[in-house]
Amino acid sequence: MANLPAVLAFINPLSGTISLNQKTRLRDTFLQRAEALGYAPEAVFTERPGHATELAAEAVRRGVSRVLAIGGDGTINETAQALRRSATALGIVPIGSGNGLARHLGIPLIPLKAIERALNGRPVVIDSGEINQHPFFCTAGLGFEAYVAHVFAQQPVRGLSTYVQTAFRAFWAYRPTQYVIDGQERTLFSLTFANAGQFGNNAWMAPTANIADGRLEQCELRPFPAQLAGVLAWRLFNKTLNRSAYWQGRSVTKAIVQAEGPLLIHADGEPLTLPDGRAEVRVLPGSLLVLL
Ligand SMILES: Nc1ncnc2c1ncn2[C@@H]1O[C@H](COP(=O)(O)OP(=O)(O)OP(=O)(O)O)[C@@H](O)[C@H]1O
Repeated sequence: MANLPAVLAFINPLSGTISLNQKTRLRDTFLQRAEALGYAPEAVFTERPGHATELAAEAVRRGVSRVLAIGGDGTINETAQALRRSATALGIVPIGSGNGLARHLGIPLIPLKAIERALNGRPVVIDSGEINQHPFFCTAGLGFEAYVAHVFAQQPVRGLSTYVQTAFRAFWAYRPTQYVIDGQERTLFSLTFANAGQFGNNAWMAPTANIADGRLEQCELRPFPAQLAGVLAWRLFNKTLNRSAYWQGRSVTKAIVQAEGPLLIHADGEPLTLPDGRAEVRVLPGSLLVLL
């Protein structure tokens, strides 16, 4: 009998708010469905940060054609970064708190449907980005959103309601930052480099971002009066933030941002600090295959 093609799934046992039992059932469903479709499936629970990247790199070396990341945007980022510029395609099964990449791509948010999509879908080419050496597939950013990512990472409980409470408290504590962006000085509330159009939870910072145009959307949000926060939040979720006078977007392939002192950033929601305050952002056009 000919060798069956392998298909792999990596599951983050800590992602999102569903229980380990539910994740174990998802794993079993994946194994059954993949076998029924004629694959030789393997599923692994990730054991530590970075593990998904190691497992995905090994899958590329083995020539595996499909790898499923079952987790939040962090797990998807860790898996996808090893698949860049390879023939191995990423299946996304979103069980995180934001699921920005899955939402942008129209991948079902019901895990069983997402598993079907990943097993039956066709590979489609998308771009990715890098901020310094950190890859991102959804968004990377500075300013308020990076500040929130840093505070959120310290919370004992994850999930949407913790995120909303964190963002609300952070809004009153945060002060806009001065940047030099490609030689131009600007004071901004936030600065986003968007590959996908949203952060997650349908918060559309870059409503017109195209994930396969070989470019990133550089979105600048200028400081605004506190009484407009509600309107801007409404626009964010209504996909109309680009109509606000405080928002400005431009399509870029790279950018250099300099700020004073250590710079807080995020890449797909993961909080990071750049000690020298310098961020170099670039797009990697057509660098990832996603199963859609
Ligand atoms: N076994 C593990 N123990 C500790 N950390 C892990 C383990 N497996 C993966 N991780 C780390 O958990 C991080 C967060 O996971 P992930 O993004 O999937 O979930 P989440 O934070 O709940 O979702 P979201 O990003 O949507 O909020 C990953 O970036 C990864 O580094």
